Amino acid sequence: MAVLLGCIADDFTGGTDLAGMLVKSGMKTIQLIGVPTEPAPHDVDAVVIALKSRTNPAPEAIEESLRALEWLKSQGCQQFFFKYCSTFDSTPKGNIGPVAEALMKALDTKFTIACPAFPANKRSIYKGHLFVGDDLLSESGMRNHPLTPMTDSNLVRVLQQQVQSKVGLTDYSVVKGGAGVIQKRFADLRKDGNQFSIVDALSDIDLYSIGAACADLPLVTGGSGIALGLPENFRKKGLLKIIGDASKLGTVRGLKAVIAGSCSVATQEQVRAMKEKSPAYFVDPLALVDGRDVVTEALEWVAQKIVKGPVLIYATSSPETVKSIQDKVGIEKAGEMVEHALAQIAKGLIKLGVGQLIVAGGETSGAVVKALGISGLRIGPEIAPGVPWTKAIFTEVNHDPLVLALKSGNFGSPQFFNEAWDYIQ
Ligand SMILES: Nc1ncnc2c1ncn2[C@@H]1O[C@H](COP(=O)(O)OP(=O)(O)OP(=O)(O)O)[C@@H](O)[C@H]1O
Ligand SMILES: O=C(O)[C@@H](O)C(=O)CO
Repeated sequence: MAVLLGCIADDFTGGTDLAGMLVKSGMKTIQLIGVPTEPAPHDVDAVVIALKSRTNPAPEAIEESLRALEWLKSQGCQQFFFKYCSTFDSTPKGNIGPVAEALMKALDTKFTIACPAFPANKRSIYKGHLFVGDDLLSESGMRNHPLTPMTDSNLVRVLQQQVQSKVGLTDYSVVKGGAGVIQKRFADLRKDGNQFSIVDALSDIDLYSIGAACADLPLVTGGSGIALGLPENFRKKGLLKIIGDASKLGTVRGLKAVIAGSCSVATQEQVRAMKEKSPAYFVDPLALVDGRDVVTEALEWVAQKIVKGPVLIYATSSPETVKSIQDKVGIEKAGEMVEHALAQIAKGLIKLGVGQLIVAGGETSGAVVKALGISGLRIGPEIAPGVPWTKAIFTEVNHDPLVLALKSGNFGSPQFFNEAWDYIQ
């Protein structure tokens, strides 16, 4: 059986977000870490290749995404999906636009959409402006993101800065008319020389209409929300049978830990709430700069605490603290240093017997998953919109089982770290 939908996600938490959405909508989905070398399992409808390409230099992100596309094409995929963040995390240099343009060229297609809307997580688009809850993107916590600060909420303008081609808008007055009206607008935009359309969406109903309107587009780009409407297109063609909800993960064992490297507003609240109930260790970037062996110190601390219940290891800090360290060592270096330390701590945690691990933050998750030698994730039950539990598939055989939740920075309620364990027992 050939894979129907081939997806490329620009970070690992985004990958699980998308995979969880597809599983919920009835597509058997596997998430693979990095560009695979082996064929896809024979029984999956969708494959999500998770890259860590959101903040790489654009040429690298393009090269890796094109390799992922080639592999997906070789698996017979009928449609392709480029998944990026529901808050459109990118810089004026990319990577959303350059990667999307490269994928279009490789697929020889002249039109696609860009729709990061995810209403279940309060991301909506109106007149091309992205809202996070009640705030414009540029007035949300995303303006202080350590790597991709978002200071303009007009997505037509943001994407136009990143691409050579012309960017148009399919606004809400069109979207509310349903799939046929949306398709007509796409055709008009194409005639006017647009290769991209930002598409407004306020609710899941809009996402279903947009999904239906995208049935014949070789490439769709967006957040995980837009994937809600895509399985139905395959079902209509008789290519997909309904397969209930997320799969079960089997027996879950092992100690519990949370690693937080996200500094988003939601993660800050989750860190605060977990610190009230569980022991917590702060990975201090200043100590890393001073050359202290923070990894060993953290793991010695964990070894004493973890037998009694979940522990939290976090680098999460306020925007002012993050800025002060970035001013000292540079943005990239600061991010890398913290990611490296957290990934090494994750390796130590597994040796200490951790079998249930939550990682907060896309870049952080990327670093941890790579360090642990994980090659794929089987998708399990949803904890919160966009965050499923998953079971790790390791490159090394006979590895102890590990269930993993990769939490996007801004997802989940304040009690997420305290309550997530209840969803796999
Ligand atoms: N105290 C800190 N000082 C400087 N940088 C930090 C600090 N804590 C974390 N970081 C870095 O900030 C970055 C956070 O990005 P990450 O993608 O992990 O989280 P996020 O952007 O909130 O999540 P998502 O991408 O899922 O929305 C990482 O590179 C991390 O190493
Ligand atoms: O779309 C989102 O917001 C998330 O899946 C994500 O990409 C976080 O990095």
